[in-house]
Amino acid sequence: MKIFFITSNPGKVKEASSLLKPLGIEVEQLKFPYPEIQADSLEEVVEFGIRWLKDKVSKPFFIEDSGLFIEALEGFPGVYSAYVYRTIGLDGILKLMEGIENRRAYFKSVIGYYDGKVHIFVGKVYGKISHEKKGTQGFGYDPIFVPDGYDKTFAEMTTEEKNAISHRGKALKEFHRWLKENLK
Ligand SMILES: O=c1nc[nH]c2c1ncn2[C@H]1C[C@H](O)[C@@H](COP(=O)(O)OP(=O)(O)OP(=O)(O)O)O1
Ligand SMILES: [Mg+2]
Repeated sequence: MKIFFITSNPGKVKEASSLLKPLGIEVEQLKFPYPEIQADSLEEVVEFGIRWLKDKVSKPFFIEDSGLFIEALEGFPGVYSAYVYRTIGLDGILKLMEGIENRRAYFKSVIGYYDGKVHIFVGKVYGKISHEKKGTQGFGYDPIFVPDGYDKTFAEMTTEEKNAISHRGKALKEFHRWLKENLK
């Protein structure tokens, strides 16, 4: 089965393909830019994106919005993670976190699948913001995020290792479970 993933982010496609391909689902990237509204939740961004895309894309597709939520910064950068990454980046976040003891943070992923109806799948992974950038794998904030139970950043993990515990891996597994039950 082939499913279209509308995203500009090759890192997301790599993770989605690596998790779904062994389950018989081929993920094909569709680089079809869509507006990402400045809402307060990832769910609102995804629901708006799907409403905007559904009459423009004829095949079943999914999109994903995700972000890093830092407790000591009241959830910042959260929904604005992409903009913050592009502007102040990892060094900017580490600077904001200088001298802050509470390093708790979580990544959240919201997948929206459209097959005539909207289906939402959510995943979260808790961890800490590191004191320095470590690792070269993954993408985005991976070099400064250490998931709970590990002593290395997401950027020091393989795609498979990250997928086993990440927010996106959890949301994709929910998505796959739904596909298995509903596409018999
Ligand atoms: O696993 C992750 N590891 C590190 N960083 C991550 C992750 N997941 C999201 N992030 C960061 C990257 C981006 O700065 C923002 C997501 O923004 P988000 O709009 O969902 O993604 P994007 O603009 O890169 O691709 P697109 O909107 O075309 O799907 O949070
Ligand atoms: Mg985006």
